[in-house]
Amino acid sequence: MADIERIRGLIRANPDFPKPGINFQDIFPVFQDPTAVESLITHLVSHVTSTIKEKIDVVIGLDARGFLFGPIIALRLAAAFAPVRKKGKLPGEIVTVEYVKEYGVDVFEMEKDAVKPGQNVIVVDDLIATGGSAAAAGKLVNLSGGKVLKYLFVIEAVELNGAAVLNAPLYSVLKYEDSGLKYKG
Ligand SMILES: O=P(O)(O)OC[C@H]1O[C@H](OP(=O)(O)OP(=O)(O)O)[C@H](O)[C@@H]1O
Ligand SMILES: Nc1ncnc2[nH]cnc12
Repeated sequence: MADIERIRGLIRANPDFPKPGINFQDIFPVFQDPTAVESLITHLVSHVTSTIKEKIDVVIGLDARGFLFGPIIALRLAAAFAPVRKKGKLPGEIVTVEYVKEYGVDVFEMEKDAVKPGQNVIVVDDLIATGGSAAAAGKLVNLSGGKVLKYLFVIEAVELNGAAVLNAPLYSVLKYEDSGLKYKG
C-alpha cells in the first residue's frame, strides 16, 4: 500500500487540460521515479498472474500512454505486445473502429494479424474515463478473433463508470471520483 501511495503522490492533476472542465491526470512524473515504476508494473503483473489462469498470448497497449506499460507487462508475462494506434499510423492490413472518449471523438486501428483467432488478450492503458477508448480496443481484438480476458489501468474515474462498456473485467490501481478525478482510494 505504501508503494501505491507513492505512485498516487507522483501523479499530477492539471485542471482544464486539454479542455475546460477536464482535470487531466499526468502519469509521466511517475517515470521520474524508477522504484515507483517497478512497484507499479509488479503490482499490475501480480494482479494478472493471481487472477487469470489462462496463458496470456498478447498484451495490447493503447496509443499513446498505454505504450508506457504494455511492453514491460508483456515481457514479464512472456506474451507478445501489440499497439492499438490512432488513425493513419499503421501500415498493411488493419482493423478500424471509431469511438467517443472523455474529451472527443477518435479512430483506433490495429494490425489485423497482431491478434490471432482464439488468442487470449489483456488491454492496458494509463487511465479509464468513459471507457470509450478501451471498449474500442476490445472491439478491434474481437474483429481479429481474439478474446479480452482483462482490462488493466493505473487510474480509474469510477463515477464515469467505464466498466459498464467493457466486455471483460477491469482492474485499476488507483480509483478517482468523477471526471474531476478526485482520489478515492
Ligand atoms: O476512457 P476514455 O474516455 O476513452 O478516456 C481514456 C483515454 O484518454 C486518454 O488518451 P488520449 O486519447 O488522450 O491519448 P494519448 O494517450 O495519446 O494522450 C487515456 O490515455 C485513455 O486512452
Ligand atoms: N482526466 C483525464 N486525465 C488524463 N487522461 C484522460 N483521458 C481521459 N480523461 C483523462
